[in-house]
Amino acid sequence: MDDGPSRRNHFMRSGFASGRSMGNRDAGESNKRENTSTMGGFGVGKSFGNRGFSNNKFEEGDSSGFWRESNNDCEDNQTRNRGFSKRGGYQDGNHSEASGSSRRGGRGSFRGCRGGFGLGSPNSEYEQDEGTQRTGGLFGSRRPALSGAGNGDTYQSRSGSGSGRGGYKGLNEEVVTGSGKNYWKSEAEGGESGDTQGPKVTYIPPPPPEDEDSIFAHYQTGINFDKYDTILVEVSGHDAPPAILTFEEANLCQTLNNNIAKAGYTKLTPVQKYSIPIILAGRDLMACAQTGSGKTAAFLLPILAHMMRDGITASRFKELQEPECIIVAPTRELINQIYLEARKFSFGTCVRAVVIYGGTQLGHSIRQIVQGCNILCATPGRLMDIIGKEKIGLRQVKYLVLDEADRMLDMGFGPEMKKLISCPGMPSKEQRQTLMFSATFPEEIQRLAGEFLKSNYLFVAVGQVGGACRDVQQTILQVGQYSKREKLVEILQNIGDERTMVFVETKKKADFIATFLCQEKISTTSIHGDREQREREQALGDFRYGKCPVLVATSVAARGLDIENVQHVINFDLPSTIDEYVHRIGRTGRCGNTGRAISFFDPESDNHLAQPLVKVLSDAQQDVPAWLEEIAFSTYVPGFSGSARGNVFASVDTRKNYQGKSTLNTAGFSSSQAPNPVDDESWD
Ligand SMILES: Nc1ncnc2c1ncn2[C@@H]1O[C@H](COP(=O)(O)OP(=O)(O)OP(=O)(O)O)[C@@H](O)[C@H]1O
Repeated sequence: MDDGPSRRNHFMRSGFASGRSMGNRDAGESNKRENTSTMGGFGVGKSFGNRGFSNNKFEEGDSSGFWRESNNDCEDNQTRNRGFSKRGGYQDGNHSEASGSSRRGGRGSFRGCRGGFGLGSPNSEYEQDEGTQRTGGLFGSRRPALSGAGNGDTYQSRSGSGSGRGGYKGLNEEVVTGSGKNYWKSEAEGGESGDTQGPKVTYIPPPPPEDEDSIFAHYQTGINFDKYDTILVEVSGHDAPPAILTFEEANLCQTLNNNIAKAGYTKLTPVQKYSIPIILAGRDLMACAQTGSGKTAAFLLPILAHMMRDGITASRFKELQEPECIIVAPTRELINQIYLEARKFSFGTCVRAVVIYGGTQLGHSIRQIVQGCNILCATPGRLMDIIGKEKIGLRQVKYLVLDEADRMLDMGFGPEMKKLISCPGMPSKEQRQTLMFSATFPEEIQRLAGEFLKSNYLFVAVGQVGGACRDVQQTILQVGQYSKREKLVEILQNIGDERTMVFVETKKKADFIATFLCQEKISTTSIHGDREQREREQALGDFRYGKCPVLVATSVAARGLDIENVQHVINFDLPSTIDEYVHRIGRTGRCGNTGRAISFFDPESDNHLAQPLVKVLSDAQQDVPAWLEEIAFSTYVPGFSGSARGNVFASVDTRKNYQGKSTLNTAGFSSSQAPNPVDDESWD
């Protein structure tokens, strides 16, 4: 069935209403989706096993004017020369305030489609992964450039072979890698203060909407929202307060209750049932719950309740702002989203939330803070800059929240977080409340977390730690690299206008695939760490509000982003770790809604994921293709997993000496969960 016209029509449409007036349109869209989602072309599981490897008709070599990408992986770097098509490309991107560099009409940039894409620096010898490395581990990431012309998809994005100098390069978007030496990106270093080379970052993000409707805009919970109640919840640690079953039981103040109602929340999700009383009781917490299950409100609401109860000290009249709460998250878009949630729940209160993140004018961040700051939402790089410039004081910090905590503590952000907790003035862990949330929590990261948490912290596990959301229908297709684009187009044409995120492994590939899809008349935009912040926000907006139904993304968009109506996630490239897979597919199937995830499994490069994938699929009660089981079996080595992360799941609190307490969160009965043999493998 040819779905092309519908896409073409979409592509020709020039304007969409912006703002979150999603109601009517989405009703229409979901109807259409009902009709289109059953169209053939891709099915579940086994029917797609054993695809042959055909030569790719579309060469990703010179034929597309494919430029080599700078090896500088700094998301704040403003020195890139990027080709942007003047015609049809993002105008925003073309007149970036940040660049003194010449912007050239993009060789190979696609014209006539929204989002013409520049393809990176023309004069760099190297491209670089945005994802974590594969077998080369976490160290070093400088790799040879693309192979020459005509080699097709010869990305070497998984080699991970290092420069030998051992710098870490992870998913971390705030890390800079330069000249083989990796160091922490500081905004100050990035040129904003003029300390080092590089044009000033002058981007000032648009202010968030002020009207109440926009502030409280939300999407509907899905048909599976009530099924959350059947998920097994395990709370470990001593003297855990009992879970609450309703918002009323939380005994929040009237303003908060009003805001909760206006946000459309009527029923608690499991992570909220358990986390809210724990936080209200003043306990430290590590909470692990599936993607899209409401972790953000689980920490925001009790923190706000405490702040309302205890009163706040910071005010706009103070010279030094001393926030009571600091929330950190790994990406700019995610921290902005958390800020919007904080703003929503604190609406009508005296609590003022502020967001600061890289890629924006430092002066703007400072101006936001000096107007009064009780809750500071920040990415680590910008936070450390602001602290370094003594624009905030830490003495009043009572709550420190690490969202996507496993990412915040890994080798990417971990050192920065350690610096944060040892900053002058930062209350010790005994004096503050530290809260960590994620859908995944590898055991070795749990161990690192001890440094941040009081020893009696509580651990809440909703479902299996690191497990995929069951509302996502997962399909793994065996697709060789040379067939991927053809398959992608086939799938997207069948999908029609349904919102789809396509994940790839490198920034350059994101641009290339987005350009390619535009050439195929599929309206696409892209987000990755080499795009300027203005472009990233524009891309996300175009995707969120339906201008571009396809978003090609690197791992920068894998975690946390909560975008309404994302119906499909396609892993064009599988990520290097199973945790990353879980986060990526969690961009769909949120809040009880259903979604679909299709992943291209290339046996040439993805075999190390076979075993953890089989586990994730079977734990989420998905079909496991026979061919995948075979690969998993043939690559299984007892005691060692070829995955970049050894264990499939950290299934328990790593502290062994707690009094475990497992409950079905509605019924409240106990059932201890023993780790299965796979879980006993060590992380590497
Ligand atoms: N109790 C609730 N009732 C209705 N909607 C809710 C409730 N709790 C959260 N939501 C909504 O569910 C969506 C997902 O929530 P949130 O982004 O906090 O998930 P998450 O668990 O942090 O996901 P991720 O692991 O991907 O970061 C949001 O749109 C949020 O507003």
